[in-house]
Amino acid sequence: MTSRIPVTVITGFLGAGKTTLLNRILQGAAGKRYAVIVNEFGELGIDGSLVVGAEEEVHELNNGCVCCRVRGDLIRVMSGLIRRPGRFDGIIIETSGLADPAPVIQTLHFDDFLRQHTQPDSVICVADARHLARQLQAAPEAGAQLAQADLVLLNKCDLAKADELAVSEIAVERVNPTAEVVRCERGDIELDRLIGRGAFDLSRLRVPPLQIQRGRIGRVPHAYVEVEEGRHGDGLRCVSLSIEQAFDPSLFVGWLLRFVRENGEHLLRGKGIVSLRGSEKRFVFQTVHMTVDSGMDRAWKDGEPRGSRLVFIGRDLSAIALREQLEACLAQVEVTP
Ligand SMILES: Nc1nc2c(ncn2[C@@H]2O[C@H](COP(=O)(O)OP(=O)(O)OP(=O)(O)O)[C@@H](O)[C@H]2O)c(=O)[nH]1
Repeated sequence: MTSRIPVTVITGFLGAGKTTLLNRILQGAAGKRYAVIVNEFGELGIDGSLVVGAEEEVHELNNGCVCCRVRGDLIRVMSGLIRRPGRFDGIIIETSGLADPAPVIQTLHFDDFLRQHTQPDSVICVADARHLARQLQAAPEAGAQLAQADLVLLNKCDLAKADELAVSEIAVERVNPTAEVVRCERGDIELDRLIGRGAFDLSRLRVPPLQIQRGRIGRVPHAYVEVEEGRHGDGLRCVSLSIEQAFDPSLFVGWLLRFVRENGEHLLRGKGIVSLRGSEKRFVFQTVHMTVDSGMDRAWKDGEPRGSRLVFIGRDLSAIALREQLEACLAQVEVTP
């Protein structure tokens, strides 16, 4: 079986610096061959002609947003690239500044051929360090783009004042505490921090560190803390939870699948490292809307706190309902009177 082609998705709001970053990657990619897919809202295809490097293949998906109208085109173009003899080292997709990148990741997951031949590597969100906070208030797409990212580049740092930078960093942390955040100018970042991240590899899942506050709910010794909760003007909310007590395996997995099915439309992203009763290994999951990727990961290490860490980012998420539902999935503990 041939190896799967890594796919990097570059997202970010209008004018944040996506094409600038793409050009950086292509210019620095000595000896590597990338195919580039640029999706632009509108028919003009300006971005495609701004991408440098004659040796790169640039495919334009215009006249629609990749998240709605051109999904079929994306499958067609990617399938053609995969079938090509002498394939590429990677495929880079730049989404339009108004696109939610989730459908791209879902397309890679749901289309049989693409799933077999591609490997999502990373979703990089380029954010304008000066304007991000305002964009988050004004445009739901800006939040969706941040929510999907595993790496957020706070770009245009040369233009942002110190307080604007600080506000932007806090905004990112609130929307997506699992993302790595890097400040930059004109996308000037070492290539190996951008490509080959393996962020969709379950064994490399990044979630915030375990934060336990001891408490007592009912008669069950219990630890439960909402680590961080951000809310934005458009109803986007991030709920992070640390839970010390192990879950009942079938209750938890059943709940996760049900939760994603029932809330997938509003649930932009979910990630978790979970402790299941009776298992020596960590259970990990990632969700993008209704797509769920999950499995047993490495064994818990000696001395490692065996707690669960879960992060959900979505619209109209109820932290209270989430907590109640998760509590119902906890493994029962023998309580000595
Ligand atoms: N001063 C400054 N300008 C930048 C930086 N990054 C990008 N730019 C400029 O910002 C403008 C927009 O950059 P692009 O890379 O085209 O942004 P984009 O996200 O691809 O834009 P859309 O495709 O419209 O969504 C261009 O004029 C860039 O030269 C930066 O770090 N500092």
